[in-house]
Amino acid sequence: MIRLAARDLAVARGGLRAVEGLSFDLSAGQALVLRGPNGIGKTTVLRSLAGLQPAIAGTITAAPESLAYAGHADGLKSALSVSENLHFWADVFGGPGIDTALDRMNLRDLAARPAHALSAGQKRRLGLARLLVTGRSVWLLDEPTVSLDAASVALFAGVLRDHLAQGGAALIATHIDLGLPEAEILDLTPYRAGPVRRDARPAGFNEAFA
Ligand SMILES: Nc1ncnc2c1ncn2[C@@H]1O[C@H](COP(=O)(O)OP(=O)(O)OP(=O)(O)O)[C@@H](O)[C@H]1O
Repeated sequence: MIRLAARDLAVARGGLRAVEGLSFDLSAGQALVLRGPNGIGKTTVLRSLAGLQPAIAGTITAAPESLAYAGHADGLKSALSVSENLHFWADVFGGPGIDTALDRMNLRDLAARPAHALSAGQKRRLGLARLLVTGRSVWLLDEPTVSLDAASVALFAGVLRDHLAQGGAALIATHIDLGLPEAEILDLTPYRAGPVRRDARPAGFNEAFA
């Protein structure tokens, strides 16, 4: 079962085409690792798939409300505690309760601590725990392991593996080995856009408000 399909996708950032002609299928149970040198457009592809900015060309097919995006920013409410943050997102997404997320991302002992008083790695664990309360099947992950120590990387790899085993899917931009040997690689290098094109910015789109 295909959970996310892209066909002949072209994406742009800052008015410049980054990637074009990208097609792939992401199936239930599959993890795809986006690779390519800095600046090639991994973040831009993920943002476009997540609907945070429009694609320049091509089609994206996914079930409604199946996508969950975790970008560089953790999106935390700093004054709220760890559990309040998770409750907030569980309410927004209407997903499962927060207990599994607290336990799986090793946040139980930090549940009452305000997000602003977490370390960088703890904040990242909370940002990733958010995925578990969305109840969404396709995870779009941009450098999910930044700030994580080796134990937390392994913890998250386990969470990802279980998500895949339950029929989920993940597209992950990462420069490190996640310890998921079953993950396939999607290298963006062959899809680097050519010379600047005049249609790189959609009419009426202002990135400042994306
Ligand atoms: N906020 C921005 N405004 C304008 N251009 C940007 C912005 N962010 C990124 N770019 C440019 O868009 C292109 C694609 O960047 P993107 O962040 O998608 O690459 P990436 O493959 O994720 O890079 P990295 O591996 O460094 O995270 C790059 O040429 C970059 O310079």
